[in-house]
Amino acid sequence: MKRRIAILGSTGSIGTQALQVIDQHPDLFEVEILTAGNNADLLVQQARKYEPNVVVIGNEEKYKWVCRELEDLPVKVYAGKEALSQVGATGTVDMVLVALVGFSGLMPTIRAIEAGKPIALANKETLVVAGDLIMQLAREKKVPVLPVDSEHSAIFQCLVGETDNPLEKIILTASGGPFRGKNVDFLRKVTRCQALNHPNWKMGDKITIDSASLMNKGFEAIEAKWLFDLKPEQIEIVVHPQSIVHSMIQFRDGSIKAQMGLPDMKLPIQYAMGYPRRLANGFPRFNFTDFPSLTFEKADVSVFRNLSLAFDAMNKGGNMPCIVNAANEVAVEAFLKSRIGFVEMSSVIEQTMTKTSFLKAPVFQDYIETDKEARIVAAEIVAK
Ligand SMILES: NC(=O)C1=CN([C@@H]2O[C@H](COP(=O)(O)OP(=O)(O)OC[C@H]3O[C@@H](n4cnc5c(N)ncnc54)[C@H](OP(=O)(O)O)[C@@H]3O)[C@@H](O)[C@H]2O)C=CC1
Ligand SMILES: CC(=O)[C@@H](O)[C@H](O)COP(=O)(O)O
Ligand SMILES: [Mn+2]
Repeated sequence: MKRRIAILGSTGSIGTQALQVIDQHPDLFEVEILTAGNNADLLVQQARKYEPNVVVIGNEEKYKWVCRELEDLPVKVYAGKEALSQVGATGTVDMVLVALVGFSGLMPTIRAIEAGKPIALANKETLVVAGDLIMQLAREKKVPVLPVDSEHSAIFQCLVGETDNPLEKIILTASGGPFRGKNVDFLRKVTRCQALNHPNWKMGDKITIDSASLMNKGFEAIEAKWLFDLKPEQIEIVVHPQSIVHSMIQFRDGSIKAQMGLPDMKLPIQYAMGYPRRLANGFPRFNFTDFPSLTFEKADVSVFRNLSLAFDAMNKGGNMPCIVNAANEVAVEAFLKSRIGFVEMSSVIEQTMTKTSFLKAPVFQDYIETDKEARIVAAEIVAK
C-alpha cells in the first residue's frame, strides 16, 4: 500500500523537495493533500501533476482562481486558515509533512496529532512555541513526531538501536551562516541580499535569515530539547562550516556517533517519509576526498546574540520561547523589508522578552495569547 502524504506548505523549499522525493518513489508514496500560502500558480501546477484529493490555498482571495484552474480535475479546493488547520486530519491521510513556516505550523500540527496522524516535522517553530504541549499530545495519541530538520534527523538516525543507552549530550552543528567570523560593526551594515546568501543551503527566506543570525541554531536547541527530552546543559553547539556532519550524539562512555552526508534536505525528508525504512535513491553521494578538511569551532555569542537569547528563553521556560519566536518573526520580517538593520533584530527580541507577560506554566490558549501580545510589543519596538 502506498503511503498517502499531506504536504502542508508544498510550494516552499521543503515542500518542493518533498515532491522530488515522491518523484523518486512513485510506488511508495501518493500525494493526498497539497497546500500553499500565496503561490497559487505553483499550487495549481503541482495539483495538475500529482492529482491530490485536496488542495488548500491560504490566501482566500485566490480561492476562485484556483477553483477555475482545477475545475476539470477531481480535486477538492479549500481556502483560508481554518481549512489549513483541519486538512491534515482528513481520514485518507497516512502522514502529514508540516513544511509551513513560523507560528502558522502550530494549529495544523496539533489537529493532525489529535487525529492520530504520524507527523514529519520540518516546522521547528511549532516545537519552539509549544514543545511541551506537542510532545505530550503526541505521547497521549501514540503519534510519532519524525524530525525533518537536518540536525534532528541526524540525531534521530544516530539513536536507532540505542534505546537502552542514555545520552550524555548532543552536539548540534551550525554552518555559521554567511557572516561567520565577522564582528558587530560588520553586521551593522549587512544587507538583506548578503543575509539571504547562505553558504551551504538553499532555503526559504525566513530560515535563511535565522541561519545568518544564529537564531536558527537557538531554535534547533529548543527543538532538540523537546524531541529528545534533553536538559539545556546537554545541548552543545559547534560551528562546522562545511555542513557535512549534520549532528552528533555522545554517550556516557564518551563515544560519539555522527550522521554525515552532503547538505541536501531530500535525505532527511525521505528518511522521515519512509521511516522506519531507508529507501534507495539516486541523490549525489558524499566523497571524503572532496572534503579533505572538516573543521569545527566555537560559536561567537558576543556577536551572534540571538543564540544566547534563545538559550536564555529555553532556560527560563514557560512561554518565553513562544515570546522569542513571535519577536523573531516580527524582527525578521522588518529586516527583510529594510525597516530595521541586522543587529537591531536582537534588540527587538531582547526588549520583547522583557516587555511581554511571562507565564511559568502556560496552557494552549496562553500560547495563542502570548504570540499575539509579543507580536504587538515587537511591532511597537520596530516602529520606534
Ligand atoms: N528549507 C529548508 O531547507 C529547511 C527548512 N526547515 C523548516 O521548515 C519550515 C519550512 O521552511 P521552508 O520550506 O524553507 O520555507 P518556505 O518559505 O520556502 O516555504 C513555506 C511554505 O509555507 C507556506 N506558508 C507560509 N506562511 C503560510 C501561512 N501563513 N499560511 C499558509 N501557508 C503558509 C508557503 O506558501 P507560499 O509560498 O505559497 O506563500 C510555503 O509553501 C520552516 O519552519 C523551516 O524552519 C528546517 C530545515 C531545513
Ligand atoms: C538544512 C537545515 O537543517 C537548516 O536548518 C540548516 O541547519 C541551516 O544551516 P545553519 O547551520 O546555518 O543554521
Ligand atoms: Mn537545521
